[in-house]
Amino acid sequence: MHRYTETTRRYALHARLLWRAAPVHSALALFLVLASAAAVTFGIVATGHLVGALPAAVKAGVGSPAADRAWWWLAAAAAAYIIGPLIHAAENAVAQVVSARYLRLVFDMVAEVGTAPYGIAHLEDPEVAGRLDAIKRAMRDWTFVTGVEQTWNLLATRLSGVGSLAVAATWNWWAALLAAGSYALMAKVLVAWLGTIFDDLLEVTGNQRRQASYVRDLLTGAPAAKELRLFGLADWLVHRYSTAWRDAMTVVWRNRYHNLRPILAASAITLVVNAGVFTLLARDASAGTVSLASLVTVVQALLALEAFGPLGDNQSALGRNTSTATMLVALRRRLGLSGLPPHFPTAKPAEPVKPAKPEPVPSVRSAAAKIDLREVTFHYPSRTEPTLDRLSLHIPAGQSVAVVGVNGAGKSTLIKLLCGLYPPDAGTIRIDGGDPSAEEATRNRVAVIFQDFVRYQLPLRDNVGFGAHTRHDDEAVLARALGDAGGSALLDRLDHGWDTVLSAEYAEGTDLSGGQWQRVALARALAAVAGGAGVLVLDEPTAALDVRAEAALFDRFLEVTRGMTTLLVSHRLSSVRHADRIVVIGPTADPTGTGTGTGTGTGTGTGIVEDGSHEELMAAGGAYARMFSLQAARFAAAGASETVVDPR
Ligand SMILES: Nc1ncnc2c1ncn2[C@@H]1O[C@H](COP(=O)(O)OP(=O)(O)OP(=O)(O)O)[C@@H](O)[C@H]1O
Repeated sequence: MHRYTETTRRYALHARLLWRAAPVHSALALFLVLASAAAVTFGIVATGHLVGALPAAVKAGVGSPAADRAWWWLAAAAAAYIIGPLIHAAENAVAQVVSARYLRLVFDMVAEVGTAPYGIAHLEDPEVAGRLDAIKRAMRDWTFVTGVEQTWNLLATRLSGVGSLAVAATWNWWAALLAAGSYALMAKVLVAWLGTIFDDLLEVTGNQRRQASYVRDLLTGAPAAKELRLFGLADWLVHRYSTAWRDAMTVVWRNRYHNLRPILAASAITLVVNAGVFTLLARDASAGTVSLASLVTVVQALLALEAFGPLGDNQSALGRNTSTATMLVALRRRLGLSGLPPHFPTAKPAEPVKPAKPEPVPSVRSAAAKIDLREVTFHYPSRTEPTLDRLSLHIPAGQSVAVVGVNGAGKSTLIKLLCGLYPPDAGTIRIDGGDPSAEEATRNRVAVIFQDFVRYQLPLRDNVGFGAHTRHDDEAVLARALGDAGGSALLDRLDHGWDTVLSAEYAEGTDLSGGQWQRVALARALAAVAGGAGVLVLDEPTAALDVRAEAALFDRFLEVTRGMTTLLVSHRLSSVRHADRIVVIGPTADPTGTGTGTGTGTGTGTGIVEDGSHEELMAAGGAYARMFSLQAARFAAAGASETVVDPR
């Protein structure tokens, strides 16, 4: 029973989505649907009367009133059969508009799932990620669009069934109701059965199918092509793919057969009921209680009751579509969003107001912000142990701080918290007094380039300008940022300057080397200063550069951002030694995590184990001094054979 109310709920949701997407066109489509159903019903009635009028017309001859009556019914039937398809064509045209708007609405709803919660924890939650992936995959399938487009045809068919039912009821209302009911039962059972299959496909198999698809993409895509060949992984992955796919689909196949019984029962009922109804009609006809006209009309109407039954592929497509939409709405609610967006079409983002005369490119100094972390504790949802444990750190405005520590110490996590991508479990993070996990204005004060920064396959202008949304088109801002990042030479080499798409996959586009990409990413961070950022963070985006190039780049970064609050993360201590202050983070035995620990404790979370300038930490002879000396010794040993690379 639950399944059947669920189906009704899904159709109601579908109707709301259509209405929200295109109210005027939906109303028009509804009107056309009613008109087309009326035309079908009228066609049945007119044909019946035509056949009923023929014997008298033939007998009375041409020109007789009986013949005139037959001509009128012929004209009426012809009109119904001609007008029907015309209405249908108009209905399809309107349906196209509704579908296009519906798709935009649903794409917006999906995009909001990805971006509206500012933090990224939801995207790393396996259940949310699995569902989102299943929804995106279902939306790419042609049946998703077909389901929307066919809504009106399906509705027209059902409504024509209502007309046929009314006609058949003029003969015997309960027999007509029985016949229609048997078809409706069959349709309901089938729709519910399809619903479970689609839900299984979307939900039960979500994660396994995701993995199967991932392995398939590995096999067929360029990114893994080299390793696949070098490690001889192809056969193994093909096997892995087929096993993962089979495992994923087993549940679907099993449920598909288990749930077949109601369908077989409904089919048998439909067969028996229809046989009985037609036998009853034959009996009435032979008893002379049904005229020839009525007989022809009722037979057509009874046959047309099939409109209440299962409607084939179109219905499957709609079923799939409503399953996907239902899952999307549930996912949105789970993430605290409204099931349906409050407004549609979504408001166009406000264009930045262009000043009458160009604003000067701001001085970095004016924008510096202070940072305050107090007793910050954080653990990833998938882990039980805290990654940061009561970590406190105060950075005055204008200071440059290097954050160093071993792999997995929590440096990137600290930065992600600073940008508000995750809220802390306990403690507070403040940037100029604002909470980055709660306030957009505060988040806009932080510009970060992560080690896995995005290489946008878009023009250079966007790749740099994305850092400064409000001054995205201001070439003076972009040029200064790229220059400060040591990328002016790169601009000169690009045939289409700022408009060159940074991807070889586009005509007249070009790809960049790893080092050039890093300069572009750095320029993006520097451009953010013009957009109002008060803290600049580089989380190892320079790892692809050699030691000297990275050190030179960091020195340059510190030079052009002097007076700004900056954070640098690197494993190469020589690269960050010129920062005003160096903070070593790692497991701390000090439960306060305030920087007095030794770094050798057994604590699970990260705290600050050393804090001071390069000279102070070297003099202290602690963990930093040991790491620095070790790296310096290795560098000196290798240095003889290294080439000095000009970072520009
Ligand atoms: N999204 C995540 N979900 C669960 N655990 C994570 C996630 N990201 C990082 N971790 C874990 O948190 C810990 C800290 O990771 P983090 O990336 O902050 O370290 P890091 O100091 O930046 O390391 P590296 O120097 O290698 O870049 C690690 O143990 C890591 O496995």
